[in-house]
Amino acid sequence: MTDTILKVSGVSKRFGGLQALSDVGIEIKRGQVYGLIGPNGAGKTTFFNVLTGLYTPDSGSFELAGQPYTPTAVHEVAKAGIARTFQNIRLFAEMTVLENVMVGRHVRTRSGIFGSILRTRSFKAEEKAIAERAMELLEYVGIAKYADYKARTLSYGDQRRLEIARALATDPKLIALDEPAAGMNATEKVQLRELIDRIRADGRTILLIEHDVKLVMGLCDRVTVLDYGKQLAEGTPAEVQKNPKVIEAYLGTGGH
Ligand SMILES: Nc1ncnc2c1ncn2[C@@H]1O[C@H](COP(=O)(O)OP(=O)(O)OP(=O)(O)O)[C@@H](O)[C@H]1O
Repeated sequence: MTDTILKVSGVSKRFGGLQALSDVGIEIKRGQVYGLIGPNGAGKTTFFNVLTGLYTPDSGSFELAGQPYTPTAVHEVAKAGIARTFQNIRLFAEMTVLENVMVGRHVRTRSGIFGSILRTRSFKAEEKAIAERAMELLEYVGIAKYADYKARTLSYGDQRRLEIARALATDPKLIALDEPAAGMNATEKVQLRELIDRIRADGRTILLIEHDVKLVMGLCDRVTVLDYGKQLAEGTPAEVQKNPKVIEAYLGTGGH
């Protein structure tokens, strides 16, 4: 079994006249929390979108757990083993909390999402097990008591936990979190940090975009810093924090 969960090489993406990503490469080892940071507009979300099949890169190659991987449709990406959350939370607002997690689990079941909609016989047979697993995940992220509430009624922090539970339900090789702490208060951030630590301790591998530098530096094993689509630095949090180019990008004349 390879120790590298994700290897991305030479990814570039241009939007018209704007080079959003230039030759970006990262390697994430099993069990790591890997941070992607950089000023606004640096290309972090574009990288996530390329990785999860929302944008087609102009160049680049990908390996997931030692196998060549081509990011295509979002559903296929989840099947291949990458689950993600979104900067702007994307839940099924009118469905219950439990149902939102069950949808994630259907990626791994034979009857699939269409089976769940059509309520085929094989779906019904699987449904009980799926609901039990979904409930376990709600307990894991700490929101089991809201299982029957509509997703839209949860607090912001709890909606982010629900997105994480749904991502975990797909049993991912890599879980990609897009600004999970955005909009959270200090207490919620502490709880989020504990949750991410627990997910890592349970053997998962995590890629994280985050603006909260303190959170990134405390959580991540390694970090890549992007600026104007270029990789400014890569290394441990302590290494990148000392890098003059990184200091310049954050505090310098970049105006962002
Ligand atoms: N679909 C698109 N079409 C055109 N330009 C885009 C598109 N998506 C992103 N961009 C541009 O690419 C650049 C990188 O954007 P991106 O959202 O990846 O940055 P980011 O690092 O995630 O920023 P933020 O921290 O603000 O979310 C920006 O200049 C943005 O305007």
